[in-house]
Amino acid sequence: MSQRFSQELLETNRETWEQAINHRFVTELFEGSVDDEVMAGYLDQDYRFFEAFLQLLGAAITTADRLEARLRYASFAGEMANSEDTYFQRAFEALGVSDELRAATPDTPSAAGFCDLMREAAASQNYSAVVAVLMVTECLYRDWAAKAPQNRPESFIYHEWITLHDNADFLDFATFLEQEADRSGAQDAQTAHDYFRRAVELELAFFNDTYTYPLNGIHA
Ligand SMILES: Cc1ncc(CO)c(N)n1
Repeated sequence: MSQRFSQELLETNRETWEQAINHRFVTELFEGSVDDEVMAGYLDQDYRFFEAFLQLLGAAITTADRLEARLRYASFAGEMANSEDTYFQRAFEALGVSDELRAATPDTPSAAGFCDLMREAAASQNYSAVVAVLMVTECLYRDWAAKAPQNRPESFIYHEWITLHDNADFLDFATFLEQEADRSGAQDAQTAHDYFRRAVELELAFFNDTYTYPLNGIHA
């Protein structure tokens, strides 16, 4: 029996994937012990990721080949525009991350690389490329969040970031992306493999950069 294409992508990148989902940042997130400047830096960079991610979702709405898929992407984009954006704003406020500080802070190499990759996938107007990147960003976050203990840190900064990635809607969306990868990726397997590998490597680099570039100067 042949393997599902989504699982082939995953197996090809298993080692990097496992390093990312078991990263020190994830362990500290579960404990609520991430240094404030590290957490602030992560969220600052992830808000840049978030903007490019929305552009990629827009490309998914455009390039999908059927209404049902467009509706899934549109609905998920709406969810992001509400609950996730609100989380970022509240977390910046709580950690003392001002607009000025964010404007004065450069992109980390991995954030810049990730935003470039998402914009490249969007600009390609190739659904296989778009789905490959989306499957990485959502399924890799699903996989670390699935390891979260029942007892969550008290601070909303930690527990809401976990909940945003382990709720029923998010799990459904991740499963849907695997099905889309099975359906569409095999049509352009080489492109899907290329984008998928680059995205997994960037996920690991993004966690690593979080410790290399803490956001100094917050007044939390
Ligand atoms: C870097 C990164 N990857 C994936 C997600 C989940 O969308 C995120 N918020 N940030």
